[in-house]
Amino acid sequence: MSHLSKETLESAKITVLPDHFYYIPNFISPEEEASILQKIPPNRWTQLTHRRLQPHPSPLTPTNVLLAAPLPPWLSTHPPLLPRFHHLALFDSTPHASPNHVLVNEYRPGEGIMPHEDGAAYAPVVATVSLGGATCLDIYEKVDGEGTETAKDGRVRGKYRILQEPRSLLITMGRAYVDLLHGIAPVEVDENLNADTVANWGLLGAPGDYEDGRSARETRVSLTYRDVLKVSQVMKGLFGRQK
Ligand SMILES: O=C(O)CCC(=O)C(=O)O
Ligand SMILES: [Fe+2]
Repeated sequence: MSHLSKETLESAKITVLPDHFYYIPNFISPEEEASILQKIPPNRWTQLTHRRLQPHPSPLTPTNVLLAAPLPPWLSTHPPLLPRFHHLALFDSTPHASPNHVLVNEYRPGEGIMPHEDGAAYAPVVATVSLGGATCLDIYEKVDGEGTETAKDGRVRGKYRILQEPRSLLITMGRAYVDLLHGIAPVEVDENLNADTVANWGLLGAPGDYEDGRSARETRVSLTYRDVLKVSQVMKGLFGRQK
């Protein structure tokens, strides 16, 4: 995707949602998508009940500290994802002015993630690149600091839904990061998709693909980029000379 700028971001705002969500279809090309998928190391997965995940460059410590280390090129410069984030000015106001951490999540059909918030370890900006299949992100408003009853039941839909197409970028910032919960229902098919039920319908790259209101889940990989607030330089001596 070329000609990315702050103005691109404004036109990508999901206006029916609380501030701020932005959605950009076709953020990466099919070739870039294939190249990233092929470079995910097969031996770094942690299997959870309803998905598997790998953190890069490493997991945070128990006190949410990141040991300073560069992101691998396939998540940062080849393809040039970080330069694109910079053109959009996404992380301009976070402490390190750039993401320093990426969680790679993989979901098979029928898998998902319980409603949750991403919490205080990170600055309130998340950039999510979707690879493989499409999915719906459910968005819930917090009630008394907790998810609503329905939010805790994966079979019931959230208050809003965002359809994440393959190769898209979803950005969550500010109040949306702090005051809302998000989750992915563990279903095989997302149903009842239309302009009234999908918050970003008008921003989709290929709305025609969902004309029948249905999207069968396929294996989806998400890359969630964040800026971890606390970074320890203790590894610098070890990594400093490495290429
Ligand atoms: O896969 C996604 O798009 C969401 C992942 C997520 O919420 C997280 O890693 O905190
Ligand atoms: Fe999350």
